[in-house]
Amino acid sequence: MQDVFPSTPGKVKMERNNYFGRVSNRWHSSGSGRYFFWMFVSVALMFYAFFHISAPPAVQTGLESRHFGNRALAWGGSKWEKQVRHSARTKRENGMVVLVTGAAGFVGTHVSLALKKRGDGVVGLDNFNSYYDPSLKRARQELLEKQSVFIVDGDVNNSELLAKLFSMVPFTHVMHLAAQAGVRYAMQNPASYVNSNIAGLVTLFEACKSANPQPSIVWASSSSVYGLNSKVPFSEVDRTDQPASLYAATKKAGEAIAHSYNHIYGLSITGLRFFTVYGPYGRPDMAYFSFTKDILQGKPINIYQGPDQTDLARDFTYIDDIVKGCLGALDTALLSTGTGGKKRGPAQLRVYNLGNTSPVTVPELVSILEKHLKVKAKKNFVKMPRNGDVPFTHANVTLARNELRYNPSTDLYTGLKKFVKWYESYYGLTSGLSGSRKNRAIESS
Ligand SMILES: O=C(O)[C@H]1O[C@H](OP(=O)(O)OP(=O)(O)OC[C@H]2O[C@@H](n3ccc(=O)[nH]c3=O)[C@H](O)[C@@H]2O)[C@H](O)[C@@H](O)[C@H]1O
Repeated sequence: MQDVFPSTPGKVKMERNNYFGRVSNRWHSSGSGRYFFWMFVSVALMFYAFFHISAPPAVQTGLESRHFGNRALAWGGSKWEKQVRHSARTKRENGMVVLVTGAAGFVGTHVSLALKKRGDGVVGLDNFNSYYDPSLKRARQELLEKQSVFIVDGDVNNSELLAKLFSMVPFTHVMHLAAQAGVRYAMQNPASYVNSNIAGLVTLFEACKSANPQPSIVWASSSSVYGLNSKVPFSEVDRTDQPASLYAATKKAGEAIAHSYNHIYGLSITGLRFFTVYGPYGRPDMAYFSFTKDILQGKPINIYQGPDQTDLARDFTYIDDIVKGCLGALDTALLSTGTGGKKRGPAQLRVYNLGNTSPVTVPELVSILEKHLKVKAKKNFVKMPRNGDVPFTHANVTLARNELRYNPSTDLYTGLKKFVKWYESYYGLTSGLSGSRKNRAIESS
């Protein structure tokens, strides 16, 4: 392993950002012990992923149908190739050609739409898993299809598929958003986090490192990496070696893995630490979404509280702001430097917080929802379960402001208003205690 993943403890990397001409110290050497710890965690998790729970290899059963895991996924064949190539076409001079993984996911859909709108070529990739209602993912896919964005039905762990895509399309960028999300679900299904967030990330980096040209990569890390850090607001140089959940640990390990691929292969990699992203077409497993459903159906909601009945708080960040941050990261990403799997020179390695900078407590979130829904919630205040939650998050976004021109501008009241409007039109509900269901089934999660 030493040969494959040489560690660079305590390395201080100075990165130059050519877009705004700034130099910033992005990886501080605040403790080589911590660095060694994270390199160790990531290597251990990678071993675990590859030798214990890696998904079954793709089996070719014919051009149009291949199996991955226990799901039949359709890819290959001349019609499919035509769709991929058509979707990858740019409509502006020097447009990017972006592979968006997790394109049928919440953030993936919005980023894909924004890229397509400005004339970039976009090819999506998604395995449409059933972590939450897949019909919502299919609805997002419909949205994308209307804008001529094609989503390949496939898994990021499928190296054969990735190699095929890179052989067909010279992707300039990869926006890697495919992941197992959710902080608390990690206790129920830990293997899915290692499979998607560790093995999937490595499979993707392997494909990118071998691609010619190598793309620049922007990927989703998470605010959860700050874990039990109590220094606020969280800034990129703060401690991230106290994860409170396996989800957080896999994201932090992903950052260490990114460092190693950057170091060895010259991949240009930018990690974005998203802070509790919400908005239209959002994730039904998140509190603002499930609270909305339950409030409308007259069901009680559980509001978690910390020690001494303190309120929990989150730096809730609206999707449109996040999309701008993602595009800013893609636009300022420098080229990868490797070819044929060999590094030719130092490459860019960055990490940014993308938050809103103004935390709101969970009871306040609920009271905003009550106003927009015009329904009183039935609230149970319960002790925060010991399942990976952290008491609060609060982003310092100075770095992203300076280097990505990231400027979050949507407060929670305004953002939730837009979410509720979408929710009511999507599910065909009218406000009211029971909420009448008109158009779509609401999953019973
Ligand atoms: O920024 C991140 O990195 C993560 O953000 C999101 O995680 P969280 O910030 O935990 O969001 P979310 O579940 O909506 O809970 C919000 C609040 O409601 C509280 N909460 C939750 C459920 C409940 O029943 N009651 C309750 O009080 C709960 O205790 C919390 O205080 C993403 O899901 C995750 O994938 C990751 O991206």
